[in-house]
Formats: sequence, C-alpha cells, structure tokens
Amino acid sequence: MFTRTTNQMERPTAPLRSRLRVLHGPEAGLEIELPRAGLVIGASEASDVTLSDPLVSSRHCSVRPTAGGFEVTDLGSTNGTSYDGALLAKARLPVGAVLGVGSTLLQLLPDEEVLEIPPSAATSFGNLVGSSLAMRRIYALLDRAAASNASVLLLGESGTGKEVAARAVHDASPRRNGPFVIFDGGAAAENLVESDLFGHTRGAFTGADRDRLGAFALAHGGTLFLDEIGDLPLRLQPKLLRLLETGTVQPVGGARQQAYDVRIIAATHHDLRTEVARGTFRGDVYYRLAVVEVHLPALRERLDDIPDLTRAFLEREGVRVPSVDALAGKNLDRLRGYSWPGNVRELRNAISRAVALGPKGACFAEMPVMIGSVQRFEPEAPIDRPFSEAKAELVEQFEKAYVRNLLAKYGDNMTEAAKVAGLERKHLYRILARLGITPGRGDRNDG
Ligand SMILES: Nc1ncnc2c1ncn2[C@@H]1O[C@H](COP(=O)(O)OP(=O)(O)OP(=O)(O)O)[C@@H](O)[C@H]1O
Repeated sequence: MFTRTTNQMERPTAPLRSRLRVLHGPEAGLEIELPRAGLVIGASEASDVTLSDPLVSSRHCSVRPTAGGFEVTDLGSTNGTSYDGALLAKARLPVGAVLGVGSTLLQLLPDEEVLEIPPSAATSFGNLVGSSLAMRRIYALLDRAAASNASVLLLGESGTGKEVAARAVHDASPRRNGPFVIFDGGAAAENLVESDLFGHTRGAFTGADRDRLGAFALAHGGTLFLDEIGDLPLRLQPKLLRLLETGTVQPVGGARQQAYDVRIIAATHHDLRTEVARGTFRGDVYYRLAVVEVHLPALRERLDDIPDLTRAFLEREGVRVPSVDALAGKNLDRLRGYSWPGNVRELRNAISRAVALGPKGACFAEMPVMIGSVQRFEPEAPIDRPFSEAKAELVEQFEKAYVRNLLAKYGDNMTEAAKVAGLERKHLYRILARLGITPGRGDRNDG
C-alpha cells in the first residue's frame, strides 16, 4: 500500500517545491526538481535541463513555479511550446499540466509529501473491516482526510472497497448530514454524462423539456463520489477541472456559472498515472483529485484480514460467530489459500452462497464453501423437439440431480431430507417414486 498526499492538502494553492517529470521522449522517466527561481529547458548543454529530442531548440522554454501553478515562457523555439493542443508564448498553467516541448511531454508537479500518520488502533472504519497493518494505515489516513475538505482519490482493483471507503469518509466528515451522491462515470452514456454531472437548462438539447440538476448540484452541502473517474470522457475534463478549482459549474445550455459547496471523492481501478502519460487522462485533473491519494490493497496482499471479513459477512447473513477463533478449520484454510481476483466482493459472495446452500442453522465449518470459478448452469436448449417436451426433460434431469444430492447427504433421515428440501415427506416420496428412485438405493432408472 502507498498513500500519498500532495502539499495541496495544507496549502491549497502554492506548492513550495516542485518537479518536472518527463512523460514521453528520449528522457522519459526523468524527474527534475524545480527551484523557486525556475529553470530553462533546451537542447544546449547551457540549459538547466538538457533534452536530446531533435525537435527541441537550444533554449526552448522556461518554467517557474508560482502560487497555484507554474509560469511557462517560450523562448522563441522553432517548434513551439504547447499546452492542451495550443502553442503558447507565455502562460500560467495549473499543477499537473502536461507541457509539449518539441515531441517531449513534461508534467509539472508539486513536491510530494509522504505523511507519516501512525496506523489506527481500530479494526474497522465505517463499513470497512480488517485489522491488517495496511488497512489500519488506511483508516488513519481516511480519518484525517474526513476532517478536511480535501479531495480524495481512491485507487485499487475492483472489489477492494473503494465505494465503502468513500461512504465511510463522508460519514466521518462534518458533512455527514448532507447528501452522499454517487456518480458512476462508467455507467452513463457518453452523450448524457455532461448533463448528468453538471445539469442542464430547459431547451439545452432535444428532449430537455425542463431544467435538471446535475450530480454536483444534488451533492451541495455533502459529498460527491465520482466512481470510475478514469472513464470520464477527456472532452469533459476541463469542465471538471474548473469545478475543482473554483467550485462553480455551468449547466449545459446555461448562461451563468453556479457555485456549489461539494466535497469530491473519486475512485478508479485504472492506473491514472499511466493514463496521464498516455494522454488519455489530464494531468491537471488528476492532481486536483489526488490531494489525498489512497491505494486500497488487493485482498491477496492482506490475507490476514480474511477471518475478520468472513466473520463480518457471516454476521450480516444472520449467522452468529462468537469470535474469529470459532472460524478455524478447513473452510477458513481454503479461504486463506485462494488468490481472490474479485477481492472482497468475491469473498462476500462466497460467504453469502455458503450460508444459502448450507443446512439451516449450520456453523461455518458445516457450510459448503465454494470458491474459484463457479460453474454457470447453461442448459442445452436444442430446438429439434417441441418446447414443452424439451422443457419437461430438462426439469426431470434437474429433479434427479437435486434428489440425488439430497439423498447422498440425508438419505438415512427422510424427515430431515424433506425439511431441507422444504417439502412434505409424502410429497418427497411421490417425487422419488415418479423418478424411479428408492431411498438408500440411489437411482433405479438412471436415464
Ligand atoms: N474492507 C472491507 N470491509 C468490508 N466489506 C468490504 C470491504 N471491502 C469491500 N467490501 C465489500 O465488497 C463489496 C465491494 O466493495 P466496493 O463496491 O466498495 O468495491 P469497489 O472497489 O468500489 O469496486 P468497483 O471498482 O468494482 O466498483 C462491498 O459491497 C462490500 O460489501
């Protein structure tokens, strides 16, 4: 796990020290500290930063940190200095901006501060459960972030608890009585994203027959959770940047900027830094969102949390577990031995399934825990026979399989078997007779 906060958290506008990172070009990967006085970039050895890109002029441009961003000046270069697809002579650029110098891309970054926050002593935070060191570090950071208004960026694979973490931050924040609005950047159709997020005015487009508030307006006084922010179309990112910088938004078709008081928490399973380097996500938006950046580790990296999580999920299903020690046994060993590609969501589903399929009132050790790829039931459905005939045959196959499993487990106690199947004993015997199955002898007519 790594957590990172930029010094924007304490000083929202003025990075004290800054860096340049080469995202693309012969020097890709190089990071250069940017002094307060700024520096000159060019191909000549006399420049402060020497780039070997043949499209870079000997003294190409200068960069100087300012309050809130950077001042960039083109020094009469042959191929120009660009930002956002446009050539610039002199401009103030925001933190995170990606600058084009010849064919080289440079990102302007604030210095990172790694905050040493001691791990929390708690074993949960909101609905997040787990007492591993990694999770306790996260609880401490989220708790600290909750008290502020800083934007939080939650990173991690699908199912690692990003949405649960976002809600926990909201619930622990002074905004807890305000709304918690979820906007799923991956779910909305691209042409509707803009109006879903920013709202629209009546007549803004065909079908807009009344004013509509967007997610930002709905979150006024509370928290907006931007899920799957990595899927937000590039075209809308400048509008999001304006909102993050000024707190104002212009609804689609609206003439005026409207101000809202919204705290932003964003999440993605994408690697946003790579997306910035590729140009598919704007660096300035990333830096505004990632004032506090929290990486939620995959479950396979914290298998020690499995007993706590298992207990929490069993209890949510109504199964009482007096202590985690009561879970010890083969089932728990299997859960610990698996790699959980679907993370905590997959574990939660495995536990729900075990409770649903286990005998009523069973303890964990007696439950059928199935992990890994659960076989999907995909019956064959040939159309060479009439529908009712084909269906009857399939139903009979299912009945035989069900009854066989039932008798394998409870065949010596037909009262119990009927109870588990939710059937009258007489009814169960009738089914067995129809299928040609004798209890204790298995299937006579195994067709
Ligand atoms: N640490 C945790 N403690 C308890 N439950 C958790 C934890 N992490 C995840 N969960 C459970 O897993 C489910 C999935 O979590 P969540 O939706 O927050 O994941 P996500 O990272 O946002 O996934 P996605 O990227 O697919 O949206 C939740 O419903 C929750 O029940």
